Amino acid sequence: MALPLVDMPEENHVLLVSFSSQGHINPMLRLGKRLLSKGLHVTLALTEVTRDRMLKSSTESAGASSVSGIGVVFFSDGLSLDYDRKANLDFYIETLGKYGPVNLSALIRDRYHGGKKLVCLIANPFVPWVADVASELGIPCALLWIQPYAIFAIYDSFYNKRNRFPTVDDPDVRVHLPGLPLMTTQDLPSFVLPTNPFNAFMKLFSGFFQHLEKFQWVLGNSFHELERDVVDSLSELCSLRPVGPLVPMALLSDEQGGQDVGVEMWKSEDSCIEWLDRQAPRSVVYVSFGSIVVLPAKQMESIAVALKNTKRPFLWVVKPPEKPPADGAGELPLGFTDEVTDQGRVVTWCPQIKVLSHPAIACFVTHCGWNSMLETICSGIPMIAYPQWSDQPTNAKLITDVFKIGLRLNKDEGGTITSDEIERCIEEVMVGARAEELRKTADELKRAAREAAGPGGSSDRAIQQFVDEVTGGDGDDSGEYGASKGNCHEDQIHDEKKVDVEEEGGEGDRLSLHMVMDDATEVGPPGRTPSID
Ligand SMILES: O=c1ccn([C@@H]2O[C@H](COP(=O)(O)OP(=O)(O)O)[C@@H](O)[C@H]2O)c(=O)[nH]1
Ligand SMILES: O=C(O)c1ccc(O[C@@H]2O[C@H](CO)[C@@H](O)[C@H](O)[C@H]2O)cc1
Repeated sequence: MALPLVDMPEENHVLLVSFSSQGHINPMLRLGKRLLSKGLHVTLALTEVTRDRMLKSSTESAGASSVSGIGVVFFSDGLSLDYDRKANLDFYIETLGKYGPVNLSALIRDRYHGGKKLVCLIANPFVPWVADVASELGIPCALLWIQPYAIFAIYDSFYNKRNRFPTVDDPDVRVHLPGLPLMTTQDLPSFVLPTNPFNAFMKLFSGFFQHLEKFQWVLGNSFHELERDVVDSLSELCSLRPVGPLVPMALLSDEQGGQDVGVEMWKSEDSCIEWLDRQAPRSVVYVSFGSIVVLPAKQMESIAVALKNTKRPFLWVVKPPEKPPADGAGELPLGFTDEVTDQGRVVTWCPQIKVLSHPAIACFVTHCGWNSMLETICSGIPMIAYPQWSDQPTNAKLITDVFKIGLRLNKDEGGTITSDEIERCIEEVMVGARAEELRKTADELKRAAREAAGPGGSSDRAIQQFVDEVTGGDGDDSGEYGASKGNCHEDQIHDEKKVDVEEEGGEGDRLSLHMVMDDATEVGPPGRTPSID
């Protein structure tokens, strides 16, 4: 049975497809907004479990099939809504890779006349199979890379065996890639190390990097001035379009009233802003490890001791794990909050955008998730890197050696980050000549980020170039990042294969997406402890 066309197929319509986590959806939504402003019609396809999570946690009850002008549609990832995806990440990614393509393809055939009305699909890196759906339907496909291009360069080298990487037998191999500093094991993404426990990610990325030709463009949540050398070094490999930073508008301009789009999955404790209002300018240490990392009890203890010893005000986000582990991971030392009531605040989730733009914040002890890093760069705040998994170790290297806007916590001989080390770094980033230098560089980078995203800036031009290419518009074909390599769609044949799938959409496609208007309280899915370190 044909479904009603909720999104009327319009000329120049792009379909964005994102993995279900907040840190993945929000950059997509912001890209969508920028594409809308350039005259495209935009729809975002998410898995049904995303809708379910957002409905359950939403503070707003109004259902919506669009957010800020972006249509939203859903397809099934093949698992029941109550399946515990977090506890079975590998199985989840594999199942999504099996059923996602079939269900997405059916959705496109039903809603977009077999895909003929779509000018492009844009996929996120955790759903690279979208390129196969695009190919099957004869639609060009772009990727939105949501980590630094440095990670893209490392994965490309690793999966295509361009360099030697650490192995079980040779764990200390160092890696030198064009445009990047020399990297030791502690600087590489955890997925390329022999200790990586997440096999599904390995498979996902290896298939993807060995078939980059499936993507005609690689849009990136980064900006040219931030990663110039590595972007230039990759320009022969594929058509890069750095279009970031895809952060809330509130971080890109001092003017009030800019709108933002974002999904909310947790409620933040906004009272911490009133507490920040009472603190002196540049006095507060902000500590957060994002939506997914859960620190071992010993590391929680070190941070607690260090914060207490600095005697400086602090705001610490301690997000309770969804299923508390038996070993006390993620828990504060007993009695800690009572001991520090006059010194700091501990919250389960905060409005991070408001926090980072608050004048009281002095520095950020961060897990180095890329969204947090971009938000911090746009706020001009120096960082103390405490990376855990995935891209975070490399992001920490970028902070210290490339962007030069922060310090990294060093492990002692036993592999532990001690409270003394945390205290030392906090002092160094807050007082003295080094602190001055870091603040100055952070401020310069903040200005560069705003310029890149602003009208006529490098990212704005890259988006325009992409839009011109996708619509066959009259843009200059030899844009500054080179014309698209045209490697994905030109020789594809529109092939209408029959697929047998469960029906998608219909009346159920009503989503309570919270549109964040300049308040940017954006929260993510319930956390999980990845096996790290
Ligand atoms: O208390 C918090 C902690 C984090 N965040 C947001 O959660 C996202 C975290 O994404 P990131 O890529 O930094 O890390 P992940 O959680 O995906 O590991 C960022 O946009 C933060 O602004 C937030 O709103 N409140
Ligand atoms: O909810 C999940 O399944 C989930 C959430 C976050 C994940 O990875 C994070 O992604 C960020 C953007 O790519 C990255 O910068 C951060 O370091 C990661 O923790 C993965 C799964």
